[in-house]
Amino acid sequence: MAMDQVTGRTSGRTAVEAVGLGKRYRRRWALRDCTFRLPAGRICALVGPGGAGKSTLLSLVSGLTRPREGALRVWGEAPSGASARPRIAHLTQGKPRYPRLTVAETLRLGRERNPGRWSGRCAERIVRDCQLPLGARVGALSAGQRTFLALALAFARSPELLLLDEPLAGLDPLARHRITALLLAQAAEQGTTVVLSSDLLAELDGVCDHLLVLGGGRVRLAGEVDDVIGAHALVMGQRRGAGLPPGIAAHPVVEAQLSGRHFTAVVRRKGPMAAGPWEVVEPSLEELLLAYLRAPGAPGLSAPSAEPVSAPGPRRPGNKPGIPGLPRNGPPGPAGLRGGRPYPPDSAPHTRHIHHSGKGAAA
Ligand SMILES: Nc1ncnc2c1ncn2[C@@H]1O[C@H](COP(=O)(O)OP(=O)(O)OP(=O)(O)O)[C@@H](O)[C@H]1O
Repeated sequence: MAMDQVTGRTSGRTAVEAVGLGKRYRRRWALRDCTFRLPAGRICALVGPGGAGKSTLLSLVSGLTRPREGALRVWGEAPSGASARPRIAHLTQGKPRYPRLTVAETLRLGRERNPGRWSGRCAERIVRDCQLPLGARVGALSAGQRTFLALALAFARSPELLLLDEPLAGLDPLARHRITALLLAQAAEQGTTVVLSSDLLAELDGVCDHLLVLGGGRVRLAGEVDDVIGAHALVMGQRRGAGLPPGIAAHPVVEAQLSGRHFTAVVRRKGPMAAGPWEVVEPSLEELLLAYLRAPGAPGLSAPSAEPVSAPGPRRPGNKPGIPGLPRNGPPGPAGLRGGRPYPPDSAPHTRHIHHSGKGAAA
């Protein structure tokens, strides 16, 4: 991908861009001041502890709800925009909407509801490859089978952006492996940008090439996995004093574990690491994510690959965040309202919100 020599940002297409994004439920902010860019074609891991705001972010990106503040663009327009919405599929966590329909009836419903976008061949191939019984009722399928069906429904619509809210939760390792393999193969074939929320940290390695970590409703890590990992070091050695050796502590410490005579620390590299009686390696994705999850106070990092292309310059007091050309809270809502009020879910007629996994699948 071509690089912009001046800014270092990638100059490829952008799937999602958020600047100062915030969402509040009554008095409580679920997301606050979130700024990031997700380049097109990536498989992005969305990670964070419970209540971090992952589902809220996916709902905003899919247009199911709208932000209280800030700006959000999907394929260059508000998620509720006429051309953005049909390009997004959102697999939510929820009960099956039509548990009494059979697999075949569910596929038929999918075709009827998606005229002009439906690839029966794609859906049938996934259903066949995953050995889903066409005559079985959705409510009687296993959790893994429902997720396969939800993915068949989603990919049959050829979405350009696929949002998956914990699709692997509660599934056995074999089902998780097969679902991940299907996801990677289909996304590669169709060029789909995927946002995958998951707390199965070890299984994200090798699956995701982009990272968005939330904590307390804010962005803590964002960027290409290689960039984010490369900005850190895992250091292990023998303790000589009360804390970390000065050569290590000179770098911003994300998390340190001092046990007995040994220390292990994940640090943000601030220049070359000093040589000493310690070992310096690159952390694995799981080690890095665990360090950030265990240390909620560690400073955040947004790699250049996650910087919004249209982000305004440094903010001055009173200079509210926004994306040029788009009202700060997106376009007027159905009733001509601007920002601040959530969409009623039924005002989202085009984006498909498909219930998945242990809990269900619907067209
Ligand atoms: N409809 C709602 N009404 C009120 N508060 C909500 C609503 N949805 C989410 N919240 C609150 O917003 C915050 C973020 O919730 P969200 O579900 O987005 O987090 P999450 O990271 O997806 O969590 P989990 O991993 O547990 O699903 C939490 O404090 C949650 O209680």
